[in-house]
Amino acid sequence: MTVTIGSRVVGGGRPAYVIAEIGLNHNGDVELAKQLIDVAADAGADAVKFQKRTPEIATPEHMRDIPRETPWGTMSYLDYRRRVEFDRDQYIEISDHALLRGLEWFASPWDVPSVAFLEDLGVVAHKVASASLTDRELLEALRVTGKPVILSTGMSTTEQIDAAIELLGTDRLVLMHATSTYPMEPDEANLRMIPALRDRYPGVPVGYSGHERGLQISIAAVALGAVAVERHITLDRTMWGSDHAASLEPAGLKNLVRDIRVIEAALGDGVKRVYPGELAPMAKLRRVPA
Ligand SMILES: C=C(OP(=O)(O)O)C(=O)O
Repeated sequence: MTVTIGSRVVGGGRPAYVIAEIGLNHNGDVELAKQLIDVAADAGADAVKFQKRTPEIATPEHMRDIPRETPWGTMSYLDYRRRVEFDRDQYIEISDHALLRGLEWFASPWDVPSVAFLEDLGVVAHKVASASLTDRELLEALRVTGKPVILSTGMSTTEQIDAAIELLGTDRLVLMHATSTYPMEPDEANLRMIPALRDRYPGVPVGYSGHERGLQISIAAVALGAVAVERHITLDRTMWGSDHAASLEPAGLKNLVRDIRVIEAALGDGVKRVYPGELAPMAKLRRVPA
């Protein structure tokens, strides 16, 4: 089965859909967000992704008053969350820039009002963060949009994934295997979950959302059939903010897209053939012709 996201078709043997997750790595700065969009476009990614929250709703109660050191001084976790959100005009500027650079854009809404906010901006799809997989109210709001939904499965049990899919339906659904550790260690990747999810939910395209250091694990995910790959991006892994360290810098993203395309070309179709380039070596090396 395929899912159409904007002008791209995901699944069904198509090239892996590469999502450059800007998330909160813009640190609340539109110019930085635009630079990250440029990084994604220059690398050949298909889409950029953001995270949209209504901080007063999406921030867990027990986290709100915890003090946080930020580049803007010490503030509560809730105020920090407010500080890094973009408003509608800022998103319009970001959307214009993404479209100008030939990229799709969308976001993970972390609460119901954020769904309406993103719908109003005409996003091509919605992403469900692993943390939101059990948020039935959010999933219901996403279902009624009729938009493609990309559902991440980190920090979730099989039963929880079953329940989320039951609610969302499988039309226009892309599942993402994920492990929600930052950075993720290789022995937590469990990439064999990619074929396992494909077997459990027949017809649903399965991709991979990665939080590891480096490229190998994401590339292996494509070799195992991931139809989409999402990775966080940053200008500099040492920047302030929680996701920068587990993100790819510009050269890393470029190499990732390059290597994914090489792997896709190399996977072939599983039909045995003798390539024209093998004829000369065969003539030279094979002692017993058929
Ligand atoms: C945290 C997110 O996703 P994931 O669970 O795939 O990392 C997100 O999309 O906001």
